Amino acid sequence: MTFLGSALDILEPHINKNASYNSSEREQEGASICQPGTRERILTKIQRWTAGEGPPVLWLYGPAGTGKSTIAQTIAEQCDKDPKNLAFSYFFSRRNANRSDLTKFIPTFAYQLVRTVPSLDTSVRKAIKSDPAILNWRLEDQVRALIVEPLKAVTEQMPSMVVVIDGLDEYSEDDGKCPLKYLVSILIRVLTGLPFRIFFASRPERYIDVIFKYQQHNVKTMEIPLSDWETKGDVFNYLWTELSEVRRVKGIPNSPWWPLKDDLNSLVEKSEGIFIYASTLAKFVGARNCNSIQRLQKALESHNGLDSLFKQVLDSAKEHEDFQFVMGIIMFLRQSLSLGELAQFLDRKPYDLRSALEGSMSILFIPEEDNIEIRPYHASLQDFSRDSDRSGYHFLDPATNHKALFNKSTELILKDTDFLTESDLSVSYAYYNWCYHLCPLINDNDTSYPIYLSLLFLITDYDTCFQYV
Ligand SMILES: Nc1ncnc2c1ncn2[C@@H]1O[C@H](COP(=O)(O)OP(=O)(O)OP(=O)(O)O)[C@@H](O)[C@H]1O
Repeated sequence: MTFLGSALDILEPHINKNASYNSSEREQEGASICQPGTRERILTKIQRWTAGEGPPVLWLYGPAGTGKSTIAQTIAEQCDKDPKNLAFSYFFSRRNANRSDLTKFIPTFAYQLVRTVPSLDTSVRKAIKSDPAILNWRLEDQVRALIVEPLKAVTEQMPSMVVVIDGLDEYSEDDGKCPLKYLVSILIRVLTGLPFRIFFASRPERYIDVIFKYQQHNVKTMEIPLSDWETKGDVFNYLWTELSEVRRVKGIPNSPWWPLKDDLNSLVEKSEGIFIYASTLAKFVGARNCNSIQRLQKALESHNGLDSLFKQVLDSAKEHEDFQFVMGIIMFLRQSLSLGELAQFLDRKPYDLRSALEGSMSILFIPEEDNIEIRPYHASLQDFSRDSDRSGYHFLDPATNHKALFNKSTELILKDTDFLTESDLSVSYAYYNWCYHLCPLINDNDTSYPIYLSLLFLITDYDTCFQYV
C-alpha cells in the first residue's frame, strides 16, 4: 500500500460508496427527504435533539413503510448543510446486500468524518501508515484507531456531530457476519464519550428493541415510536402536492377541480397514515402515458398498494414454525383479543405468541403488555390474507382457520366447569363466537361437527346460536 496523498485517498478504495445519504444508489432507490408540510413536529423534535437536547443516542422506530428512512434522509441532509455537523450517514438496505459488509463500515465512517473535519486527515493517515492492517482489524479496534485516537489528537474544539444510521433491521447477519448487537453496542460504547450524537432508525423488531433496552453501558437512549405521531394530515398534504403536480404536468383542466378533496380524504383513510401507500399511489396515478383521472378512480375502487410490503414481511416471518397458525387465528378472530386473552384462548403462554409473531412486528402491533390487543397496523392486511389472488402462498384459508377457532372454542367451553361464566374473556369469546366460526364449515364433512353443534346448543345462549345458524 502506498501512502502518497491524503487519508481520503488511502481510505477511498476501502469504503462503501453506496451507503451514504447522498450516494447514487440511494438516489436510484428513490430516496427523498420529507416533503415540506409533512412530519413537521417530529422533525422539530429530532432537530432539537441534534442540537444537543436529550441523551446522545436516539432510536426512531416504526412499522413498515411509515417513513423512517425519509426522516433519516432529511436529518442527514440537514446536518450536512449549515451548520455542517454530519459525521457519518449509513443506510443499510435489504435490496442491496453489499451494504451489510461491515469490513467497510468503519473506513467509510473515517472517510466521511475526515470530509467533515479535514484537520483529522493527518492523524488518520498516520494511523494507517503505522499499521496498514488496521483496515482488516476487528470493528472495535478499527473504531479506536481510525475515529477515537485521531479525534483525541486534534487540538481544535470539536463541535457536536451527528451520526445517522438507518435500517438496522435491513442489516443481514447471514454468512457469519458480525451480529448487529455488537455493531450497535460498540458504536454506543465507544462514541458516546466523544462529541457524537447517534441517530438510529429501524422497524420495531423485538431483537432490536432488546439491543437498546438491555445494552450494558448505561447510555440513555431517546426512543421515538413513529406510530405515536398522527400522519393522516401529512399524507393528505403529500397527496395534494403530488397530484397537483400530476395535474400540472399532464395538463388536466382545472374545472372540474381534480383531484376532489373528498377523493383525497378517502385515499387518506385507505392509507391509514402509511406513507408507502400514498407514494405508491402517487406513482401509479402520475405514471407517464396513462390516463391519470381514470387511474385515480381505479385506485379509489381497488384495494390498496401495500401487498408487496406485506409479502416482504411475511416471507421472513413465516420462518417461525408457529407463525402461520397464530397469524391465521388473529386474522380470523371475530373481534380482537389482547395478547394475554389470546394466549389463554390458545392454551399457550404470552411468550410463545410473541415469539411466533416476532418476525411480523412491522405489520402487526404486538403489545409489550399482555392486556393490550394485538392488531394489524393496516386493516387491509386481513383482506390481503384472505384473498388468494393477492396473497399467493401467504393466503390464509378461511375453512382451516375457522375450524381451528371453532375447535379451540369448543375445547374451552367443554372444559369450562364454571358453567357459562364470563369472568375469563377468552372463555367468553368462545361462548359468544363458536357458532360464528362454525358457520363457514357447515359443508365440511367432518362428522364431529353435528355432535359439537348439538352439545353447544345445549350450553350456550340460544340467541347467539340462531343469529348465525
Ligand atoms: N414525509 C414524507 N414526504 C414525502 N414522501 C414520503 C414521506 N415519508 C415517506 N415518504 C415516501 O413513502 C415511501 C416509504 O417511506 P420510507 O422508505 O421512508 O419508509 P420506511 O418506514 O423507512 O420503510 P421500511 O420500513 O420499509 O424501511 C417512500 O417512497 C418515501 O419517499
